[in-house]
Amino acid sequence: MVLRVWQESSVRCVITSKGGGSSMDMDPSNFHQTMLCPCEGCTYVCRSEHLVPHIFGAHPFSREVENIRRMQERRIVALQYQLKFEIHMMHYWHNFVQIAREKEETKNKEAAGRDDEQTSEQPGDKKTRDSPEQSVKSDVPEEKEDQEVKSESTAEERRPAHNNKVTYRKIIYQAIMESPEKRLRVGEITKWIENNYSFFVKKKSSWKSTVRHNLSCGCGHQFSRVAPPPASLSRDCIFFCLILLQRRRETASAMGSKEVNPDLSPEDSLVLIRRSLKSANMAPGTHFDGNIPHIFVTLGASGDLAKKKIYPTLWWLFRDNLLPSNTIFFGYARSKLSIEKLRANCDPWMKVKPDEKQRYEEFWKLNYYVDGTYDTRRDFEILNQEMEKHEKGPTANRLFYLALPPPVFNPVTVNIKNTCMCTKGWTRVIIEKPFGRDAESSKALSDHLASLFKEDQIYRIDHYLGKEMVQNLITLRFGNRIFNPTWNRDNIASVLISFKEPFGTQGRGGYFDEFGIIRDVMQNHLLQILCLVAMEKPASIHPDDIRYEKVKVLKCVDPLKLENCVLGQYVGDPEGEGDAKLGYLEDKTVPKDSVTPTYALSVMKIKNERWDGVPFILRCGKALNERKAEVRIQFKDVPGDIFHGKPKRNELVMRVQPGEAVYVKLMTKSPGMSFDMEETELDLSYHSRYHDVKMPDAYERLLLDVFCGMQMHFVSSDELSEAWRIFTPLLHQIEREKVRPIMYKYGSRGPKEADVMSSANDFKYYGSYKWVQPK
Ligand SMILES: NC(=O)C1=CN([C@@H]2O[C@H](COP(=O)(O)OP(=O)(O)OC[C@H]3O[C@@H](n4cnc5c(N)ncnc54)[C@H](OP(=O)(O)O)[C@@H]3O)[C@@H](O)[C@H]2O)C=CC1
Ligand SMILES: O=C1O[C@H](COP(=O)(O)O)[C@@H](O)[C@H](O)[C@H]1O
Repeated sequence: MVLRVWQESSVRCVITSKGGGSSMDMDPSNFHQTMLCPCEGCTYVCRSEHLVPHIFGAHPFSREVENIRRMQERRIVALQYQLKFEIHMMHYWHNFVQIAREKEETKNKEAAGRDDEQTSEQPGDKKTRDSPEQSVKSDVPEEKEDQEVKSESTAEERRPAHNNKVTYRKIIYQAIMESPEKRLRVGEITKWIENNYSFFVKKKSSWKSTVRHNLSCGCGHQFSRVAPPPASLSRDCIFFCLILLQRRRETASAMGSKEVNPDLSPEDSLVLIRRSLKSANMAPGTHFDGNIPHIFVTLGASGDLAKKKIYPTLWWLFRDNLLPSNTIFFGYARSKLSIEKLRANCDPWMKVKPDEKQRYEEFWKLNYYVDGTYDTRRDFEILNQEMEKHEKGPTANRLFYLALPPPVFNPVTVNIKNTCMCTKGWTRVIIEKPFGRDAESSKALSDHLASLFKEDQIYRIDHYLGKEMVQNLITLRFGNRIFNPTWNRDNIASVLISFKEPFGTQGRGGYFDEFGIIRDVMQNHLLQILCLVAMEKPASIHPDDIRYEKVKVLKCVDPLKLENCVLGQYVGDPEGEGDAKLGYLEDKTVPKDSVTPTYALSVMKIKNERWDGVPFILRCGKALNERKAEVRIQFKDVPGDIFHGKPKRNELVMRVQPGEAVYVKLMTKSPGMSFDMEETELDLSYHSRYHDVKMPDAYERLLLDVFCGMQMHFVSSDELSEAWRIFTPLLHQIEREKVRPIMYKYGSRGPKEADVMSSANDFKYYGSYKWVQPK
C-alpha cells in the first residue's frame, strides 16, 4: 500500500496487489490513530491529525538528513581520534628507534673496545651476543608495577646495556604492533613477551598480572586470570588504555601523591566512575576529552544556584579527579566580586573535609572571576579575552552554565554566540529550568536558542535525570528478561509516581508563586520519570534513540483536564513546630490571595498499544509528611484466585530517594506449619547491597555528562514542547479561572481527595503491609 499526499486536504491511498490495484481519496481528519508518516525514508510517528501539518510543515525528510549529519559528525570524531592515535604512535616509534640506535652505538663502541683490548668473550654472556634489536628487548620494564620483577632480577638484567627504560607499556605496545593484524589477546601478549624477552621466561608468572594490571588501568576493561578478555585487544584500545594510565600517573604526581592503584583505592565507586568515563565502551556518540583544556563558565556566579549547587559540584568533581586535567573555572556576574569573596559565598556549601584543605586551595587557584552586565557585548568581549589568555594551545573547549533568571537568558545567549564561542574546540551551553512558563514562551525560548546553537550544543538540565534510580530505570527495564513481558496494560493496573517534600517554600515563595508545583516538579521531573517507565525499548542506548522514544510516549498523552487533577495548598499546623505552623499564604513573599497549588495529583493516560487504559498517577507536594520520590508499579489482581481474596496486589517499587531501593511486594506462604499467606518483599536496598559505594550527586553526573557530550540525561526541545502541550491548557485554565486549591495541613499526606482519585484510578491501598527492616 502506498499513501501519497497530493493536496493538503486529502490523502490518496493507492492499494496495489498482484492482480492490479485501486485507489481512493481519504480525508485525514477521519483518522484517529497514531500513524507512521507514509513518505519514503521518514520515520516520523504522530497522531493522525498531526500528519498533514507535519508533511506540509517541518517535514522535508528532516530525520533522514539529521541522521546523515550525525553519521558524518561521528566519522569526523573517529578520524580525529585516529589522527591523535597516529601522532602518538609516531612518538612511540621514534622512541624505540632512538633507543635501538643508541644501543647499537654503545655496542659498537664496546665491541671496538673489546677488539682493541682483545678480551676473550665469556660463554653465556648474553649481552654481547644480542643483536641491537634483541638487546632492546632484553631491557626490563622500569615501571612501578615492576617492583616484584625487580626484586628478583639481577642488576645486570635490569640495566643490561645502559640506562634506557623499557616499560611494560612499551613492551605491550610493541607486541601488538608486531602482530600481523595489530590485534592480540592478553594471552598472546604474554606469550609474545616470553618469546621475545628471555628475562621473563625465568621469572615466576606474577609479571603476567602486571601486564593485565597495565591493561586494565583506566579503560574499563577488566582482564582477570580466569576470564578471557571479551575480544581481542586492538592497538587502538591498548593505546587508549595506555594513554589513560599515563594521564592518571601524571595527575597523581601533580597532586604530590603516589600513584593511585584503582584496585586498592578505598573509594572504589569513584574508580568505577573514572573508568566508565574514560572507557572505550562509552555510550556511542560520547567522548571524554581528558587532556584538552576546558573552561567552565558560571554565568550568575554571585547567585544562589551558583553557590549552593554549581560551585560545590565543580569542587567535588575536581576533588575526585573526575574533570579533564586542564579545566579552569570562570565566574561571571554583575556584582564586583573578588575570588576571595566568591569563595566566602560558596564555602558553607562546599563540604570540605579537614584532609581536603590543600586540594581545596588548588581548586580556588584555578578560579577566575569577571564582572559585567548581561546585555553588554563589550563585557562579554572582555570575558572572552580573559579566557583566551588561558587557551594558548591548539585546542580548547568551553562550557557555559546559565545560573540565571529566565529574563536574561536571551541577551546572555546572544552575547555568548557573538563574542565567546570557542574557536579551538566545542562550546556547550547548559540551561536550568524553568524553560518557559507555557507552550508559547517555551517555544519562543527554544526558537531563540535554536537560532544561536545546534541542538547538540544545548544541555537542558532536569536534575532528576541525574539521580541514580531514575537512570537505573532503563537498565532495570531493558537489562532484565523478567520485567518486559508483564510491562503492559494486560498486567499492570496503575502506575503511581510520587514526589513529596516535608518542607514548604522556605522563603522561595516569590519564585514559587509564579510557577506553582505543576511547573516546578510535575511538568519536568515527574513527566521525565513517566517517559522512562513507559517508553518502548530504544533502538540502542544512543542518547538520540532514547530521547526519540521518550517523545513518542508524550505524543500519545492528551492535554490534561482539570477534572483529572486534585490541587492543594498547605495551611499551617497550629500544633506543629517552627515553619510547620506557617501556611503557604503566611510566607511573606507570597501574595495573600494566591491560589497557586503547592500540591497536585494528575491522572494521565498513554494512548498506545502498551498502555491504553492504564492510569499514570503523578503526584507531588510540599509541606507533606515525609521526603520521598518513588515509582510504584501496581500489578493487577491474580486472575482465577484460589486463595479466597487473600492475595494483595504485587507492587514493584523503585525508590529514588531517600535511600535508593528497588523492592517487589509479593505474597508468600507464612513460614511454618500453616498454609496461610502473608505479604513480604524481594528487597534490593542500596544501603545494604552497596553500602560503601559513594553515590554521586545528580549535578555531578550531569555536569560530567556535558564534558563528555552525553545528552542522554538532558531534555531535548521535542520533549519539552510535548510536555508543554500536555500541561499548558490546564495551567492556563487554573490561572484564568483562579481555581481554588483544597487546603491541607502542613505535615499531612495532602488532601484526602487525592487518595480518592488514586483509588478511583485503580491504585489499591490495603494498609496491611508491614515492612520488617533487615538487621
Ligand atoms: N528496601 C527498603 O528500604 C524497603 C522499605 N520499605 C518501607 O516500608 C514502608 C511501607 O512500604 P510501602 O511500600 O510504602 O507500602 P504501604 O503499603 O505502606 O504504602 C503503599 C502506598 O500507599 C500509599 N498510602 C499510604 N497510606 C495511604 C492511605 N491511607 N490511603 C491511600 N494510600 C496510602 C503510600 O503513599 P503515601 O503515604 O506516600 O501517600 C504508598 O504509595 C515504607 O516506609 C517503605 O519505605 C518497604 C520495603 C522495602
Ligand atoms: O527542581 C526542584 O527540585 C527540588 C527537589 O530536588 P531534590 O533533588 O531535593 O529532590 C525542589 O525542592 C524544588 O522546588 C524544585 O524546583
